[in-house]
Amino acid sequence: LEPHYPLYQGTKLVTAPTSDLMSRELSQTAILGSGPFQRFKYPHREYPPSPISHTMESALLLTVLFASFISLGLLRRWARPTLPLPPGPQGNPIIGNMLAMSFVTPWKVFREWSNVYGDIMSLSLPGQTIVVLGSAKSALDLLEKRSDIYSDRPISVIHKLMSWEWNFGLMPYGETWREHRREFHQFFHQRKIPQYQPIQLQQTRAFLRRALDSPNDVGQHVRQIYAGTVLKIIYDKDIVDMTDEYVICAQEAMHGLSETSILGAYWMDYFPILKYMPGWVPGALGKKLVEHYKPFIREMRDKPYDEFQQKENGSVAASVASEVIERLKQRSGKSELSLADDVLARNVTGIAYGAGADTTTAASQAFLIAMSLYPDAQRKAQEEIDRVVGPDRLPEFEDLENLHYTRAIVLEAIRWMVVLPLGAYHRVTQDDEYRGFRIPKGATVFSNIWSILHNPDDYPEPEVFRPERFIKDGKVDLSIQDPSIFVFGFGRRVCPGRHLANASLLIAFASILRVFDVNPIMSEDGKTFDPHSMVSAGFVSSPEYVPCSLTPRSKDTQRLINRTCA
Ligand code: HEM
Repeated sequence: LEPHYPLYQGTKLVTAPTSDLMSRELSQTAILGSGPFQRFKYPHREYPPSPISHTMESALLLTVLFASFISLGLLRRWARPTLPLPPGPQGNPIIGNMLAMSFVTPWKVFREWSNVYGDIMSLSLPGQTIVVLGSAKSALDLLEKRSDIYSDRPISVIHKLMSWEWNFGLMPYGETWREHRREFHQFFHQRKIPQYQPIQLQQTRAFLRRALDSPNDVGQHVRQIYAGTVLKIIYDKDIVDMTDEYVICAQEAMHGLSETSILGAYWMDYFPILKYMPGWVPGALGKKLVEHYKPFIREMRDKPYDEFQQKENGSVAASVASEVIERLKQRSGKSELSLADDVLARNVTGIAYGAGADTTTAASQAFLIAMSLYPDAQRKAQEEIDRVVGPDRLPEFEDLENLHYTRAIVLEAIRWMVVLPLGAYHRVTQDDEYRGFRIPKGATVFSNIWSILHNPDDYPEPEVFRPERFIKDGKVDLSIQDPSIFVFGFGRRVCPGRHLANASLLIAFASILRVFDVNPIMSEDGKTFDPHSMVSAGFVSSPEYVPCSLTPRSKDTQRLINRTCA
């Protein structure tokens, strides 16, 4: 062996070959040396000393195994034909489906496309793949069950320019978002909510008073319930009416967010070069909006927080702002907030109005319209409330669990006129595969919540407001698909304000129906308005007009308001 295998020069073979088989084994041993293969195969043998240490040998073996494993994986992947994207309407090779996007009620257009292409469909916009989930199953399978990879948000150029980066609802998935969400959750988890009941009751009753004194413009009066509730909870701030300086600023900022969140509406999001063009250049319209809305967006976060801090030097009632500041000071062990903690406190408090007021208002406006158009449902709820609450008082939180029909009305209201019909956009952070389709890393994925909640298989005659669909044997029955699983979004991004929203809606609806009749305001030609043709497009969809009036149900209920509502 010596001349051919110099590695083993000088090695003495101590066992003489006694058979052909033995000699073959020995020569293999000599060729392969005393490597782990041989030692595993013939552990009883004696082997020549190895020129490399055993540790190195094992490391080498592991590396070889690992490399083969990886290359096999890669080979399999290359060998496999690339999975197709989910089907969808044919787009232009450069701008994709941009021109086909609808800005009025896109959820209806997506529903029509889903009827053709299926409940998982893809669209393309320049540089972006969009995946639309049109069924409850696909939405829950991806956004809920795989939320570890579906919880990012797409980055919008226009939102960045508007300085929305402080809004954690738009932040990319990651540690900064997690820190904000954790802090926010401290104040809005289910067990914390009862603490806000006195504020919710007070704001609801103030509404009853306003509606009695000036019955016009119920839509705005309703908005004040939720604006007032959020501002009181967060900053211990009272507002007199909707002309409050902060409210106007925050409304404007939120209007800007809603308007600029329409998919495919602003070319700047797809051709960022346009941000360097003047606003009058076609396609750079977004820039004009940025210039208009930007000042309101910072102010929305900072104004009430700064005012609160000045107030804090005096005495303030407990509020989220005071608790957040205290928590962060304790966490750092310092008497002053660090710059980073100050930003965190501002961001966490600043988002609540934006996320909470418009959404709950829209749901309540839907309720008023529904009550005016479906008097039977209204009467049934009033009978139940009269029975449970009695003639001498207004509803309290303790009554709510016995108000089954009224609870069904809340469910039906959020289903019937969906507040965020397309939810919020999620972004997938790694390549994924679903039902044989490829969902590429970075794709924007969202569900058509409106379509899910207007699926006639789950909700027969979906355009009809019918709370009975959630009632069985006189109790709320959620065996029929619970709409709140969808309207509050999905997975790790699910709405953290949902418990507050539910409680606010329920006490408000019960209180309104206890004392008022809700009547439709007819159009000039004596007809009722079509509720579905008068919703605004945008991120939040709300009735543009609330054609309803409130009249006290009786002299007694009028006296009840006078007696109980400040
Ligand atoms: C009827 C009322 C409401 C509806 C329909 C609603 C719906 C939603 C939806 C669909 C999302 C997006 C979830 C997703 O990404 O899948 C969301 C996010 C959010 N909501 Fe609500 N919401 C309501 C009320 C509130 C209230 C009262 C608050 C605060 C007090 C609030 C705070 C938030 C925040 C902070 C986020 C962002 C969460 C994140 O990105 O991690 N919402 N909401």
